[in-house]
Amino acid sequence: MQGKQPLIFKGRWARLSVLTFLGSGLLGWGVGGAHWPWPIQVIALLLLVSLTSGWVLLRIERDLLHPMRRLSEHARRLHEGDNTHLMMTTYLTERRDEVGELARQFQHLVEDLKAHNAQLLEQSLIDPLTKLGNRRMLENRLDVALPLTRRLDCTVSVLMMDVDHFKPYNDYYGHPAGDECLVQISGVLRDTFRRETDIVVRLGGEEFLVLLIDTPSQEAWRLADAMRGMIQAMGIPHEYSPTANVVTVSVGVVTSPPGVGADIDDMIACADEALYACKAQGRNTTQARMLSSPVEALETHAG
Ligand SMILES: Nc1nc2c(ncn2[C@@H]2O[C@H](COP(=O)(O)OP(=O)(O)OP(=O)(O)O)[C@@H](O)[C@H]2O)c(=O)[nH]1
Repeated sequence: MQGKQPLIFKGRWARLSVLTFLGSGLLGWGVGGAHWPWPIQVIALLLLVSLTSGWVLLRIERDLLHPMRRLSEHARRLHEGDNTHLMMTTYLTERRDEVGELARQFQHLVEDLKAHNAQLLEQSLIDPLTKLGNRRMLENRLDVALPLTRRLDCTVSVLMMDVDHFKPYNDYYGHPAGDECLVQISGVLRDTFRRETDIVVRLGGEEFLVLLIDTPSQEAWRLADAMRGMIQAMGIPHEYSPTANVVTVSVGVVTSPPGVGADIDDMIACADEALYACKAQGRNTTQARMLSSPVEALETHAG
């Protein structure tokens, strides 16, 4: 509480005290001193009492009860998740008394909570190691992206990427080196898929997913294979990999053509199949498929 601020008691209620004092004087003079007939004296007394108490009630309503109701309404809306009235009305926060102080502190509390919630939300959507999105971010983005692709009747491609022989990498180079390797791979993903509509997430472990909207199947495959090549070209040594002497990845790509109505679970399952096919064929490869014909391999590339 800032000491300099006028308080309700000192400011407004002081006037009430003066009025009461004057009222008492008038009452004393009217009832005792003046020689009015007694009915007039009673009426004067009643009038004075009603006027004073009416004025007091009015001030209590205006200065205390009304602001308290506004504060409580504000708190109720926030509790119910209504964020449209996050800012308290200036009528309350600019008051220079205890109610204003309470409103300002309440507003600070709400702003802190809002910032904290935004931070928590971001943390819940971002993978802390690579700073890419996580599975939850994917789900959130899909809620908007998939209905849009159906409405616009455009292609959707899913890329599933997995680091080859990552267990031996971790075992021999250590977990911190494994983490650093994942961070570098994430950098390539970030550099390759830069469109605003691209969704790039780390699903968990050494598995990543990319979702491309309105990208022709050939283009999706080309991007996926370019990314595979760039990761190999980074030349992160991996002398315990039976595939190459550097870290490599395998990528399964699936494209749902326009009009098919992409189902994300089907697409992930199909991209996973393509990925396992890459692993079976010796890794460090990119395989692409069309969702409508899952067995038909569009392209296969071995690095
Ligand atoms: N450093 C690090 N390692 C991780 C992380 N998450 C998962 N791993 C490791 O990733 C490895 C994955 O191994 P596997 O699933 O056997 O796959 P792989 O050895 O890459 O074999 P293939 O995929 O068949 O080529 C395991 O050793 C996990 O411990 C992580 O966040 N950091």
